[in-house]
Amino acid sequence: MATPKVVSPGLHPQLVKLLEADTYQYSKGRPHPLSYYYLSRTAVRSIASLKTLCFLSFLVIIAWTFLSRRSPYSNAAWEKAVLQSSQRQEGGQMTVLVTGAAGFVGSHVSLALKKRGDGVVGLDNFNDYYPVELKRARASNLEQAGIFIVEGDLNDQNLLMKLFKLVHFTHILHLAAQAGVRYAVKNPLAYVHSNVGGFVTLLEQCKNSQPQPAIVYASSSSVYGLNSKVPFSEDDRTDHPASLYAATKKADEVLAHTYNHIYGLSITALRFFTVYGPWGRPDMAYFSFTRNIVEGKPITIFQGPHGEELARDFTFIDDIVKGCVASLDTALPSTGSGGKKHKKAQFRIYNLGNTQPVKVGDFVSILEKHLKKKAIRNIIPMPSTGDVMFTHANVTRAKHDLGYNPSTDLSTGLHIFVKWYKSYYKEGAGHEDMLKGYKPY
Ligand SMILES: O=C(O)[C@H]1O[C@H](OP(=O)(O)OP(=O)(O)OC[C@H]2O[C@@H](n3ccc(=O)[nH]c3=O)[C@H](O)[C@@H]2O)[C@H](O)[C@@H](O)[C@@H]1O
Repeated sequence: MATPKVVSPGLHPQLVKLLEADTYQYSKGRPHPLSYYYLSRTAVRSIASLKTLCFLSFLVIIAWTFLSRRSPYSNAAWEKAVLQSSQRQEGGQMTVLVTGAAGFVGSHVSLALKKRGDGVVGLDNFNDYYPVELKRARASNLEQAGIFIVEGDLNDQNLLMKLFKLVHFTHILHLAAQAGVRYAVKNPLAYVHSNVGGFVTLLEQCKNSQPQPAIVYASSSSVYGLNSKVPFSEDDRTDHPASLYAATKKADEVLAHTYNHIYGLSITALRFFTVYGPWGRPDMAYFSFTRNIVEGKPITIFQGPHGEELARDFTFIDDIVKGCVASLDTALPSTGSGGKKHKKAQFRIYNLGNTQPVKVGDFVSILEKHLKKKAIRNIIPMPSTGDVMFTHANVTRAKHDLGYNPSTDLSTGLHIFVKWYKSYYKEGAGHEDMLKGYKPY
């Protein structure tokens, strides 16, 4: 049997000669001795190419890890924008981090602070609980005023660390939260994530800061829960919440106390009462009712178990802004450093309401008057999704300490809201489609 001709450019010339001369005979069934040579050579080549493959994969993994770990915030343009936004102008006394700056209350207070010269940096995760376009539009108003909003989540420790390293915040106005009473039935963990996890992440960062900032944050009238004593005073019971949302806000107040007690953080809680106004939240009744009335769709009005009407202490945004700014102005510095408190720090809780509760039916009548259109009222029993029958704020303490004095009655406030709504959503303004398909919970 003839030995097959082997043409192999890498082979030793002697061997090539041997094969070509066909002088090497081998017996049938025994492997050709050269096959060992080929086998080992192929193995070495395979190992070599495997090594190359491994090495390349290793490089890819390293590059991927580096790129994915690399914070999107670690570039010079981002740092410059944050620093510029934090600069105080003439008359400014503080440098404030406003969380939830693209939100309803956050955007209004940010503008008010910037206007008087304070340094303001915003933080917002732009979540899609309601149409994000509205948040973007608010953010663009802030940008025009020179306020930069960092896009990121409160739970991102690295981001907070980076921000606090870059800017020495004298104050934190913490308004970022998962809002809305009824949506908590649908997505309870969103509330735990933002209102509890996010708050603790922020408190941890503040406690570690040197010097520590003073904190003012949003609590809620909902902490009064099933309270039947009216008006609600800050010292009333808040241990029987009616919704998970309220429970997380109550948790915030308790957590705040702990950080104040252990680490000397100066903390002020503001219990907001159903805040409304221009640039508001589309999930809230005044907004969604307006939309439905304008579009000729029915509105759903909840009723108590014995046919009673629900009532809210609706509070206009301008009054809330004044309350927030006054709280920041009167906040004393924190007293801790190095993870320890050096003396007792300020701890305050205030109601920020309007002190004039209005029944939901009457509030709809006021809306009808301003919209010059009748609502199609669909009255149904209140679903068991966390609403309470009424809210009513006693603001004596805020009046005394903050000079808080709500001055916008519901009719005036709704008139301002309706004017804004009509101009913002008018045909041709480019915002008509923003709420298309959106249904509040
Ligand atoms: O004061 C507060 O602490 C809370 O105020 C509002 O919560 P809420 O008062 O329930 O405000 P809306 O959702 O605007 O409801 C206003 C009233 O309209 C009623 N409503 C709402 C929706 C609806 O379809 N029908 C209806 O009758 C509610 O039961 C309530 O009495 C906010 O959504 C919360 O984020 C905030 O914390």
